[in-house]
Amino acid sequence: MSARSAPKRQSAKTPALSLESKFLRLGLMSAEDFVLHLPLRYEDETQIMPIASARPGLMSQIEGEVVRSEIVLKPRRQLTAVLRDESGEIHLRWLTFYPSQQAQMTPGKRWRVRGEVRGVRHGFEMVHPKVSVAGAPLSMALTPVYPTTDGLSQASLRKAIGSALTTVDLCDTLSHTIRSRLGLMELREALQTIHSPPADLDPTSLLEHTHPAWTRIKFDELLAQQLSLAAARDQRQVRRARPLGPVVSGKQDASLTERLLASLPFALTAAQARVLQEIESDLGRSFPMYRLLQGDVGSGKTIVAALAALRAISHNAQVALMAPTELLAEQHFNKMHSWFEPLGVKVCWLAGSMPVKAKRESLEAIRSGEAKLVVGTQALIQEGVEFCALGLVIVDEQHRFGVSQRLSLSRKGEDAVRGSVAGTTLDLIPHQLTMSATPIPRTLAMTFYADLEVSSIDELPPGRTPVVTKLFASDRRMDIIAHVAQACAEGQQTYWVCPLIEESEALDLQNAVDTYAELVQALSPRRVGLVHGRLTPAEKALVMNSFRNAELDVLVATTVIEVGVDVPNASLMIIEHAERFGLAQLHQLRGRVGRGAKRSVCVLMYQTPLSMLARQRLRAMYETQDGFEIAQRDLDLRGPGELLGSRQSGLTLLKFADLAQDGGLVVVAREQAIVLRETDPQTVRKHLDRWMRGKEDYLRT
Ligand SMILES: Nc1ncnc2c1ncn2[C@@H]1O[C@H](COP(=O)(O)OP(=O)(O)OP(=O)(O)O)[C@@H](O)[C@H]1O
Repeated sequence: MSARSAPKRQSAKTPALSLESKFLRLGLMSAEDFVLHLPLRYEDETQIMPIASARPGLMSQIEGEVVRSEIVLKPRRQLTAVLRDESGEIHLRWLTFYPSQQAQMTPGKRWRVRGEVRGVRHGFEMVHPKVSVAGAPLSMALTPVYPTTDGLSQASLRKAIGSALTTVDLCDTLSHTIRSRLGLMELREALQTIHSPPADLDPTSLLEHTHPAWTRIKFDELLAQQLSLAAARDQRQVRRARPLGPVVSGKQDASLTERLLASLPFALTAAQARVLQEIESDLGRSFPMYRLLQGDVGSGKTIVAALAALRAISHNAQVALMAPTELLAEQHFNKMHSWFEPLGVKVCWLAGSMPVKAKRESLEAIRSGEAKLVVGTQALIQEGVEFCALGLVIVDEQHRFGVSQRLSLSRKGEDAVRGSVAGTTLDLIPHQLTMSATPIPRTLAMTFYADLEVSSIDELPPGRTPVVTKLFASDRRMDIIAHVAQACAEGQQTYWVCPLIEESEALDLQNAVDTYAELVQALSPRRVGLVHGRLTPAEKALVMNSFRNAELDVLVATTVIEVGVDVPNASLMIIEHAERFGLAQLHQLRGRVGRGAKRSVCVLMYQTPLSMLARQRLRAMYETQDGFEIAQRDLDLRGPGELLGSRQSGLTLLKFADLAQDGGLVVVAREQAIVLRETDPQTVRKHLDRWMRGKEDYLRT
């Protein structure tokens, strides 16, 4: 069959061209397109359900006798009827109707009705059910429902797909050996099952996408994703970067790293040393590094980033360090400044809010190459800053920016360096290191960040005592304030985090201001400070510094302190309305304490009644402190889009696989992608052609 002839032949009544153009709108041209157009869901018309077992939210098919019907005028004109079977009664309702429908519902007649059951005050109802003859033969199997377009009926789609299935020439991109090793179904058989489910098949497995036929489709999709991300990575390796390999020992610059390490009051943990080695080995290559450095809260990512920066600086290259907020950027600046200035390495600050003169000086130092490390917000690359020799870009907490920003950020980084490397015309790309403080479950990192290499610091520095988490209902507020007073008396410092009120910054602020006033009064003469998003960066820095220098006992804060703030002496944290925060956010907040040797406590205050989701989140916080475990639970509870903080996270590219459920498949697909790329480039091309058509833009980074 020619690909296009299937629909034409089967639709004698409809003008062939118009049907074809509708198919075209769905991107359906070849027989292969048709068989890969998979159902969104299924209608289960294989059984009749007793009314008594109907459940709200379920599509159900019921048969019974009309016992009453009438036209009701209020609140609007509508037709209602009651249908009865041996087990009970259900209400039917039509908001618009024809006289023939009214006649259909004459008491005493028997009908089969089908629709979604809703729970209402007087029992169950169906609105606008589909009505058919009672006692007619039941469908033998589930009926697929396809994504469609205006004016294209399900029947036409089914017919065309059915016909394509009989003729399509579909080569399986997985060999028999691979399929049997991975326990996967043959593709043709999987598609046959999905499009025309056999009568004896367990409907649930198909409806819930757990049937092996669906597993095969999900696997193919994930494999295509892994293959294309690997290809994108290869493309990048064609680009050139300045190799920043080990500096020959004995040279003066080689000692920069040793001198920094010697000045620290601690030694690197084994995990820090390992990831540093991974980063340094990337830096030594002549193509750009794209590496994600992830670690749990407080695991010590900053010093690793600093040592990576020193490697670049030892080569006389410049380093840009970007953070998503000024608060965080400034903290990085202070830390880097204290580490680097004693080594004679100039660290420079650049932010949108700087006074003009200071900014001009910074820009000049960056241009001349005198500034070796430049710390700031995104303003660093947005303001056309001219670097003299940018060799490494470090971006903190980048995943909070979402995928599209992540990509544009990396392009801007490239633009920023293009042509700016003194004395060369080479198209050199800076190396890139991304830091994330929100651990991402392995399977998610493999798909979301599969274009990056991932290094994980999976060990906390020694001497940390785990944070004790306590849950208190908000009616015990007075007890909690007494607890804070006691902590102050013992010389401990406390964060008091104010509730998050969705979409209302003004209310957030008001709340923080009120709490501040309340605590100033209740805790007098203790020193209480307030920090929130409306303060200028300078004001924020002033308050944070007072807190860091222990000039404040209590810091009332909105979530501006969520990421990265590091005050090791703070050992008590109160989070108000903890039920309103996401799991990752609570974990980040809690991570602000427990950073010193002192035993720390985090009090999660909640308002009853709790939703099921909030209860699960609070329980997870109570049960574990492991960021990777929390991330996995967050993924289970909320799904990947939410977890990554961005709905347009690129994950929508996965139409069939569900990362929360199909994590195991991701791992196998990744391994298989590696093998296939090495052994069978032709099959790789075929597989990508089949599954990734039209999606390549996402990968062109
Ligand atoms: N190997 C180590 N031994 C002891 N302390 C360390 C070690 N590495 C880092 N630290 C200290 O641990 C604290 C946390 O480090 P850092 O701020 O880098 O954490 P982080 O990974 O950035 O966490 P977060 O993302 O939560 O800010 C800092 O006070 C730092 O000086």
